[in-house]
Amino acid sequence: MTAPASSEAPIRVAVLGPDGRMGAQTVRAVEAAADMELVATVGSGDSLSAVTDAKATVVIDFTRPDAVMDNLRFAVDAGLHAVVGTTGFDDERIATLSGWLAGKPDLGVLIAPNFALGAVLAMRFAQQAARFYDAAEVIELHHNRKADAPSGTAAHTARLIALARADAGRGPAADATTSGIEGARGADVDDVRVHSVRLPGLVAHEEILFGAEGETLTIRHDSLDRVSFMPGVLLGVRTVGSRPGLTVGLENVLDL
Ligand SMILES: NC(=O)C1=CN([C@@H]2O[C@H](COP(=O)(O)OP(=O)(O)OC[C@H]3O[C@@H](n4cnc5c(N)ncnc54)[C@H](O)[C@@H]3O)[C@@H](O)[C@H]2O)C=CC1
Ligand SMILES: O=C(O)C1=N[C@H](C(=O)O)C[C@H](O)C1
Repeated sequence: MTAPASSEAPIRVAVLGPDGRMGAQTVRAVEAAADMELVATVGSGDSLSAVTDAKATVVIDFTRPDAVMDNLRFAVDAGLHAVVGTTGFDDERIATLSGWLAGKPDLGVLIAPNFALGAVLAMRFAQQAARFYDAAEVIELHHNRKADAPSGTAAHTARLIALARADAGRGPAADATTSGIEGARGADVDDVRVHSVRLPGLVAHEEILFGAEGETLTIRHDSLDRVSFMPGVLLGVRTVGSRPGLTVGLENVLDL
């Protein structure tokens, strides 16, 4: 995921959410990338016109689930490619975005629930394992300043597991629970249980647990520092312009 040696002009990048945990890390990564130029940043309350004024060609969004759709509407209308790490994308949002992009055949948008290589591999391994096991559950563990639960990564993982189970003709996993405290079995994402832990000290972690008669399999990924997301973000910026339409998941860019 290193920059290609090139005499081409640098990619003109704008970062939305530069004062946040991910935005600040992304600003540093873009500034350090020889093939990119950071031409604008837009924080909360700032006008998005700074992006077009600065002639950015790619925007990176690390804002909030309640802000990202307005940002994308602006980017698509302005003809800007977008690399999106912000969470909150359900089927309805994906359909809305696809509709916006339908009239813009040259425009690329990449939405990645997780930009860390190991997280993407963990999801792919989980997808491979899913058809062999009777049951699967996901535990995601994050810092306690995270706004949303479950994590976008965990929701994406659960959906991939559900699709793999359906392809293998497996229905919902058997579960004898009939009583107890509401929420104790976690959230139901496409019939896969997802459990969210929030603790100071954590960054971003996920365990995917599989069970069958007499054995379990656990796949775990840990992001210990937000630098882990940066190679994936920069890869997204480098490739989004040559991938027209909507791409969901870095696994498609990595060709896993
Ligand atoms: N895809 C991935 O690999 C990763 C995704 N994330 C996701 O990225 C998002 C941001 O995470 P953090 O940086 O931890 O959150 P944060 O709360 O630290 O930062 C969000 C920033 O966005 C700003 N903001 C809010 N509305 C805005 C708007 N309309 N325009 C511009 N800026 C706006 C806020 O002021 C804040 O500075 C979350 O959805 C999180 O789940 C986080 C880590 C990795
Ligand atoms: O908010 C975070 O921190 C993270 N958000 C993303 C998610 O919700 O999956 C990616 C990673 O887990 C870190």
